[in-house]
Amino acid sequence: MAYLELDNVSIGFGPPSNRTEVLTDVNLSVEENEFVAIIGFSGSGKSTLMSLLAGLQQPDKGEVRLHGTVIGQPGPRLGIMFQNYSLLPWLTVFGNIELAVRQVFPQFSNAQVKEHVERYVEMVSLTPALEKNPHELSGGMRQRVSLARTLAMQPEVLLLDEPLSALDALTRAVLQDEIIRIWEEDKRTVVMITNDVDEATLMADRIVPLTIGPRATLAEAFPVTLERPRDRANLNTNPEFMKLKNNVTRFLVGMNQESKELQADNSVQMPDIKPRDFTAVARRPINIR
Ligand SMILES: Nc1ncnc2c1ncn2[C@@H]1O[C@H](COP(=O)(O)OP(=O)(O)OP(=O)(O)O)[C@@H](O)[C@H]1O
Repeated sequence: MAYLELDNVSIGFGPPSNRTEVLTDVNLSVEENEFVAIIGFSGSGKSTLMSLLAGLQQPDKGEVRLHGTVIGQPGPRLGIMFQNYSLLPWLTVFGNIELAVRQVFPQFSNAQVKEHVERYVEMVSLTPALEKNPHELSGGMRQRVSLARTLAMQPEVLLLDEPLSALDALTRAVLQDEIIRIWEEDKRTVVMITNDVDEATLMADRIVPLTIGPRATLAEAFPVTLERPRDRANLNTNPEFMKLKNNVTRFLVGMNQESKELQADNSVQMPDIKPRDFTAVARRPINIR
């Protein structure tokens, strides 16, 4: 039995007259402690896929299971980090993380909560911003708060929806290493969405492309067999890394090209109609008896 599983899952939105089928027949089996990266184009349904895994949405068809049990609703075992940060604007950085920590660890004393929150804030290098509200933070800082909040909940499964997309290259590299370290030390299972092939290749055990929507589905996975720890400084001279990166990129480019060609084929052919001059008819005198 797979640990986390999407079994023939389909979902769409809208009424029958104006329906968008977003995901169709999606199958994915994630092993315990595995790190899976899902890579795809904008709008293909990646966030929808994450919401299904987190139990925030239910599929129209198929099942999403954790340990063989259908995920009927969100819960602390599945920690999702949203792309849009989703921080509470009236709470400080500390307050946002504290709220989540108190929900997941109600047995913690005030001192334990404080120590726990500060540990994760420190991890994402935001200690100086502890008492700031979200509107006082940059996009990248908000993304780090959101990441710290998800990590602080210590869920069994980390569902990360483009967790590092708003960060500069340096901070991004630091947090990539941090996520890998947490995943390795705490033996969590990670499903991460990214649109960065380098990032997926550096971090994941397996890269699974999501095809272009509507009716997107998961394509065949690319296993990443590079030894860990992966030395980012030397990756660009590692022939295995370069080959895999090129293969994934080529696949994505090919998929994009195919989708464009399909769209071109689907374009409606307009009839070759020449306008007639009806003004002459209109100018003719009308016979009124
Ligand atoms: N609740 C909803 N109601 C209607 N349509 C929706 C809903 N959620 C998603 N969609 C549609 O589903 C499609 C996929 O959206 P989704 O956000 O999952 O894509 P994505 O790959 O995460 O995009 P991006 O990378 O741009 O965030 C889009 O066409 C979107 O408009």
